[in-house]
Amino acid sequence: MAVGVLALQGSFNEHIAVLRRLGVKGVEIRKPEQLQSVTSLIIPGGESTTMAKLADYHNLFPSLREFVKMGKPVWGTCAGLIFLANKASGQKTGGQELVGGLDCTVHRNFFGSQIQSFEAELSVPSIAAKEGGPPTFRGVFIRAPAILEVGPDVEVLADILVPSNKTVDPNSTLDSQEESTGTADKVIVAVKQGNLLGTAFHPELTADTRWHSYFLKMVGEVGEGASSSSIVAVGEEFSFYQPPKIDLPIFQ
Ligand SMILES: NC(=O)CC[C@H](N)C(=O)O
Repeated sequence: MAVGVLALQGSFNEHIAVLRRLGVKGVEIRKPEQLQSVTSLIIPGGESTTMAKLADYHNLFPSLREFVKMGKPVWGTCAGLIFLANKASGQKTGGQELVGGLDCTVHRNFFGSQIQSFEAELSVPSIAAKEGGPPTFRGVFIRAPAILEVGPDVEVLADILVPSNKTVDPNSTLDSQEESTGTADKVIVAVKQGNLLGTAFHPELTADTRWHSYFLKMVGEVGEGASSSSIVAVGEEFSFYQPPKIDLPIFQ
């Protein structure tokens, strides 16, 4: 079966394009019943409040929660990470619905507003160990969240140094940073908990496909015999690290 990509809003096309480059079919998911045709799911980045409203409108939350509860692999990138978190801070007034399942607390706009978006080289030892390639990965952070706390079953795959004097704008709105983010030198930006993967950055916007192939390996690890049937291989073997041909953007 193919990999589902929640296609309500945000960078779902970019994820599908990377999957295609790896020889895997990505299927757009907009309705609850469409989840039955996929064995894994990517929840893309975008704007989590808008995405949550659309998910609610299409009555997707119960099915998404069921999908996670069944232990099917789900990867949330950026807004998708916020969706998967058990708890989010820095939400708009009234909050927003979450799918949950990932035992962590995420700050929605930890790094600030859209213009404070940035790129950074992240140390990714677990990814390099499994996928090969360089020990670092270029993280694209767009009005990105960060993971402030994780539960005991959560494996940290990447973190990033932030200035210890990072302060909170007292005039900021609830939507940006109304809460103290502490003085920690490091915040977590990529985690794995069982079959749930979360990244605060956007691997689908780079030419480095290792996070996608890492996720596809998680898909292959689900249940007995699920690996070959759950991945539609139409080209070269996805598991080999392919050195990036170009940097940004992915569309050539
Ligand atoms: N690039 C992103 O997905 C940004 C997510 C954004 N911080 C939100 O709240 O939804």
